[in-house]
Amino acid sequence: MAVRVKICGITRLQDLHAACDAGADALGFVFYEKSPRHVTIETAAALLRELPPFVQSVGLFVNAEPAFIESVLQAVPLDLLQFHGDETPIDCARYGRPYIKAVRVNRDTDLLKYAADFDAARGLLLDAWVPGVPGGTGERFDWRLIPPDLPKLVILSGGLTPDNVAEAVQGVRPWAVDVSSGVEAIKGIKDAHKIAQFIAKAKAS
Ligand SMILES: O=C(O)c1ccccc1N[C@@H]1O[C@H](COP(=O)(O)O)[C@@H](O)[C@H]1O
Repeated sequence: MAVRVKICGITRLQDLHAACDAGADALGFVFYEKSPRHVTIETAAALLRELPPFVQSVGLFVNAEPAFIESVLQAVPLDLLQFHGDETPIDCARYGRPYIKAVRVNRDTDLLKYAADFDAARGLLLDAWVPGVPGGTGERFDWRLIPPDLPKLVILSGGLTPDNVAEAVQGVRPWAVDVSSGVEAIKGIKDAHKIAQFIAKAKAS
């Protein structure tokens, strides 16, 4: 079965269309003010009105206040929440929405413990651990650190590009791949050609 692809950090309508036209399964919207891909509630709501059927919308949060997440959920019809900070299983579950939990992986990360602790998550999104930056870094991690028997669906991310996504899919066999920096022209602005290449190579692998 072809791997699923999420294109994260959509900020503009033309990028949304480029990703959907190229066959993206999900688009990510970043509700984290320090990110160059940050969108306001108003922008996200306007973008999601243009989302075609059968493409999922994912809201990305980093240690956000519950009141802020509630205000996003009231205005933006998100299909899935992505928690990319130090949220606990209780923090993630309080909205009663399907969610995935990001784990920034390094040599000391116990992924089997994360899988047990976040048993209610729909999957674990595995990203590179970079000190001081929660994500969207364009950095890879050592994929050999992923246990083969991890009892959770894996969404592989961190430094994926059109040039390495085939190797990633063939080596890790994740449920899905997620990319932000690797399909950008500049930070926050996507490159339609890179998106198309990335999705074609991921799905052919
Ligand atoms: O995209 C961001 O700016 C971002 C900010 C804070 C947390 C996560 C963020 N993005 C997520 O990071 C990973 C890897 O991104 P990249 O491809 O290495 O740039 C990805 O899951 C994004 O969803």
